[in-house]
Amino acid sequence: MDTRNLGLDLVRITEAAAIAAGRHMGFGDAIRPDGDATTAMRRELNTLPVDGRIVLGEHRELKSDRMLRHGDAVGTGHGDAVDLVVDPVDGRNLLARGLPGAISVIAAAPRGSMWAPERAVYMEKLVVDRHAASAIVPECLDAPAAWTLSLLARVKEKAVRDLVIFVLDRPRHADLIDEIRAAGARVMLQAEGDVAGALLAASPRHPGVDALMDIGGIPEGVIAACAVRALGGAMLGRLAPQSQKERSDLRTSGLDESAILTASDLVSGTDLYFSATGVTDGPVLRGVHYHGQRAETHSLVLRAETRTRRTIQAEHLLDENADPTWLGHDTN
Ligand SMILES: O=P(O)(O)OC[C@H]1O[C@](O)(COP(=O)(O)O)[C@@H](O)[C@@H]1O
Repeated sequence: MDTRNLGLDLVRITEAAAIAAGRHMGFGDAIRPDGDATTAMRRELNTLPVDGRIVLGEHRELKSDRMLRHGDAVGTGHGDAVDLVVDPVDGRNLLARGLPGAISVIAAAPRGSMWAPERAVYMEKLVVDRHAASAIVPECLDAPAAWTLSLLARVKEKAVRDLVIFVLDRPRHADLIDEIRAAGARVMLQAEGDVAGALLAASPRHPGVDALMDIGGIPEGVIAACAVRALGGAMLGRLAPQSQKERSDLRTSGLDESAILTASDLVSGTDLYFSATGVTDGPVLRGVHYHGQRAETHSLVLRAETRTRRTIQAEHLLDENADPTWLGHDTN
């Protein structure tokens, strides 16, 4: 890609999505804010000076013009060929319930550099920061959690009981949670949002989380891999089908369920960009705050090539007469 910092364009996209979604905080609806955020995201994406393509689009129950699907063309169509993975609201049930931690995220990389198993849904993930990167070896995904935790503790020069592991609160993680607790480490259970969990685990600025271990969405995993690469952390991933249908889809697509992928396998090269904007206040980013005609946003923009980490606080003038999704009042 050319040398411009695409991340500075991406942030406008996550800001717009977060502003559109944030209006719905606490209204109990998880679907509509996602649609509004997607509409706002698509509008901004189409101003991006690239020949863009969405990979790993959403599998949602929304009408198609309110979704960004695998293969959708975005951008002005002129410029570098770029693949993008988006999650307009990661943690949409958190947003619906007015809970902390919902963020809007996007990642971009040159065409063909992202792992994009279109029909797969879930993957196993292990994420750590750069200080613990040397502890992460492929065996960690099959070994008992206690083994991985002891490697982690050794490189971090901590006791296992001082480690905190982020895990999504799901019944499928019951055994994993038991294993972590039995090993003596502490568990941070979060209802949703494992991109934010990966950011916490991969960023040495958040010493409160030492690793993320879970099975979560594949788009979220690839977005997280971009952030992990840009933060210098380490990640392992592996397909983790959760139903017979998903398993047979994988077989039909010829995907190898047993392959263990590193962050560089999930997204290769160094020309990678990531942007996240807070929707609700959370441990990684403050959410959107509205003040009459203005909204304030907080974003994190990462560029892998230079390892630049920017935090951007912005104030936006809201135009009530413009596109209705700007204020989240869509008429659909
Ligand atoms: O909710 P599931 O099906 O367990 O899937 C886990 C995925 O859902 C999330 O918690 C929330 O995703 P959405 O808010 O985009 O629906 C992701 O962060 C995670 O990867």
